[in-house]
Amino acid sequence: MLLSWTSSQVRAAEEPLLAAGVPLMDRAAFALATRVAGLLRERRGRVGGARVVLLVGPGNNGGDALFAGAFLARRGAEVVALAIDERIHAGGAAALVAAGGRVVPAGRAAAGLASGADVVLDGLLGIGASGGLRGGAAELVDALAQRGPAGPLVVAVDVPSGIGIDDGEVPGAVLPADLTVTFGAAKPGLLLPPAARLAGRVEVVDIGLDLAGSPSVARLDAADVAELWPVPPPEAHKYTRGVLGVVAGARRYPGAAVLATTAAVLTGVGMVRYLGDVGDLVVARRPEVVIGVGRVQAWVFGPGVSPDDASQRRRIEHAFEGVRERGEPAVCDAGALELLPDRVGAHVVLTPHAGELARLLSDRGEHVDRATVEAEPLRWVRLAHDLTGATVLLKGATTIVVGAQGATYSQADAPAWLATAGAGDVLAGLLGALLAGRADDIHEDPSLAAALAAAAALVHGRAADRANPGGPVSARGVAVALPETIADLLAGA
Ligand SMILES: NC(=O)C1=CN([C@@H]2O[C@H](COP(=O)(O)OP(=O)(O)OC[C@H]3O[C@@H](n4cnc5c(N)ncnc54)[C@H](O)[C@@H]3O)[C@@H](O)[C@H]2O)[C@@H](O)CC1
Ligand SMILES: [K+]
Repeated sequence: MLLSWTSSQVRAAEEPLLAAGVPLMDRAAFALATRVAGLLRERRGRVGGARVVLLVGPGNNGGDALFAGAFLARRGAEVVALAIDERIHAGGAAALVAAGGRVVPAGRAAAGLASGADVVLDGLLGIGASGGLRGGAAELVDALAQRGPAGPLVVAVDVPSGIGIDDGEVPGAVLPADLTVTFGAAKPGLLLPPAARLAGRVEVVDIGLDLAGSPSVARLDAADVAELWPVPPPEAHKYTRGVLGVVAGARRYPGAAVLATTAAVLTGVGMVRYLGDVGDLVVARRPEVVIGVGRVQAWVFGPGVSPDDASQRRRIEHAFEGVRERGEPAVCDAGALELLPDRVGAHVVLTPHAGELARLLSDRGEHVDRATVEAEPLRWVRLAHDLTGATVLLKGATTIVVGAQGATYSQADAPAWLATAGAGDVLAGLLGALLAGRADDIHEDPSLAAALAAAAALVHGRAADRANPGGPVSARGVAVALPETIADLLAGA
């Protein structure tokens, strides 16, 4: 699991160490220089003679870049620091000059100089940033961002300068990095859209911080998902494994019912019950599915359901009574989002895309549109959780989940090919099966629903990759790839 911590949490962890004289900046700079040297060796065989340009801002982030530059200069690199501000870290500048590097003010020639480098280290701003880059730094980054594909490698020092460290916002110009070397712990902005895509590969360097309190945003990996998975014990039978009720589809949208039930069956659950008007089609495509009402442990509501479909609406409203009275976990997707009661518990997982989340919030008096949600997704997902009480999973290129007790996840496992009709129906069925398999545990700890939602996003993305690596996928293809994807995850492959 990749955990991230806010800038104030990181500062609080640094304080006692700095007070005790622990050389945190040396550790950070040495680790940074080692990573950069590795990249240079990969790209050009050796560090000696490499052209390294440092973009140096006024704070300690610039200090890290300068000390790392000094290490690289001692290994024979030609290092030039472009000082964006009159104030730069004095000790770092002295170390660089002593090692044979140069410090020059970033003037007109700066962008040209940086574009001709083998590698650029972005040390303009770190966790001390307030707002986006301003002035000369913003102009330089704008000019550099125009560079072609053959431009220098960019390594962000701690974070790409100018991103919202704690919320992932991108308020202005940011130099996209190939690699971000981040110190002590990942920062939320490295995991959250829209900033995350500017960070490139993220490497966390241990500088000995002892981080307290809960992490801000987490990202699950395959091993976490394997631990969360409801693997049936030897004595399992279909009722102990969980029964999932699916209220999905309509004569106009029959495919959603097929996809959601197919995904649930292939994810592995004791039984899938279908409630709706296209049962014949569902059974024809998925004979394992049982039609009609009966006891269930969890629900999927909404794929392919229009809120103006009176019979489906009745079924969903009736099922919500069980969700309230017996605490049955539920996935509330698509058309069912408009049927959500005012307040529910975190055992209900909403799965909107950005447009649906904007509508859900607007219906509750927060008038936002899709673009606003996309610019600050974490903020709006948190608000939707606060307003409804539900666990909220926002679908997108990066999926964000917020649930009980502040549980927050960001998953970026899906290829862009997964943006295709029906993929959401598959996610709903897959997540529903997981909720059914762990319904009792969710009852004990509703924050588990958020972890399971993040796990479903990871499996969904990996199944898409597996369905057709590097190429187009169909929603049905993703569902069909689920059993082997899950088997690989459980085997640690
Ligand atoms: N505290 C430490 O000893 C350590 C700090 N580390 C590094 O230090 C960084 C934090 O250093 P600082 O606290 O000095 O903060 P920064 O290096 O982020 O610089 C903050 C300064 O930049 C200016 N500034 C803020 N927002 C700006 C904006 N939007 N446009 C232009 N200028 C702006 C302000 O003068 C502010 O004081 C970390 O990100 C990390 O790279 C690491 O060396 C590890 C140890
Ligand atoms: K930086």
